Amino acid sequence: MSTGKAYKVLITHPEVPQEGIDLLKENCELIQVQSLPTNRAELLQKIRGVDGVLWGGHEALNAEVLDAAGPQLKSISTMSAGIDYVDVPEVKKRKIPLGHTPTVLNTAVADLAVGLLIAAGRRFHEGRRKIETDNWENYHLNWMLGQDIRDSIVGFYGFGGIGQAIAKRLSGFDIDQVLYTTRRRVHKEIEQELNAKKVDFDTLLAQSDFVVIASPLTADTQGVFNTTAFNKMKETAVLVNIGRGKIVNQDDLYEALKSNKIFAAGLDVTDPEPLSAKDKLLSLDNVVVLPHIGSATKRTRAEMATIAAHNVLRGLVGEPMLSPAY
Ligand SMILES: O=C(O)C(=O)CO
Repeated sequence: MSTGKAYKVLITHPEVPQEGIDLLKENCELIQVQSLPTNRAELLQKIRGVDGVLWGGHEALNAEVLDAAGPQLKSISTMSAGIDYVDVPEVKKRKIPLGHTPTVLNTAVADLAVGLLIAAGRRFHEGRRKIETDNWENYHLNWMLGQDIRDSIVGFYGFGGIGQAIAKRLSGFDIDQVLYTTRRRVHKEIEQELNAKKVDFDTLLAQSDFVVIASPLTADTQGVFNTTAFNKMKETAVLVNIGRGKIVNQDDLYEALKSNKIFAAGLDVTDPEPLSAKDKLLSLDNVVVLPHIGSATKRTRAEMATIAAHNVLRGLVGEPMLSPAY
């Protein structure tokens, strides 16, 4: 039976915020994947013959999916900033517009990054463990001493919107200097506003008191934070990762933290995700690990769904997406 609606759109996740769904349903017949975690067979079956897709999770979006959809597919948007789970060359090859949702999550992720930086630098996790194990020994004057943010050098590996939003927040903490390593220099005005200087990777590692990974995962960034890198960092340095887990060699990080080669780490992303409850990283006092909740606020997720829906709608009618991924 025809619904009279011009397009068929698949929503690949049962929990996509209503704001996105309401936008789509005005002009589109909607089909939604109901399984959670996603049942690949359901996804592959429901995607057949659709015109557009709002890709709600981090499930692999690859040739298998595109083949299952069929040649009429003309618009896809993820509901994420990072698109490392998308086979972009495959999508490009088929000339299907692909959108994603950067920018809108910058502030939520930046807030969390500042939280991690403080939590790791000031030993929140270890402190909690001290209480739980009846080791609250604050009669020592040098007990649980952490790292000051005041007058520190904060180095960013990746300095796009999220990195810049973190630096902006940290300017209220009286930091001394921002360093950043990226392929391209950011605008001079941004450098001036954030007191930021582009440096090479080795300088970033050697000079930073806090190193924040805020870059996407690519073939170039995968595994760059390894033993060689950790050996170049200060022993007082704190590493924060809100990018992707695979940018860090996690075995090497474990060794660096265990042997106090670096002071601490705060991670919102790990390799793999979810991290096993038995993972050796969790046995350490000097690492704060969160379950990838950078964009997890009600408002941010609603805005991500809204932008993803607009991307899909624009792709369907051949207009440029609000935030194209390529
Ligand atoms: O949207 C993304 O890519 C995120 O990882 C948000 O934390």
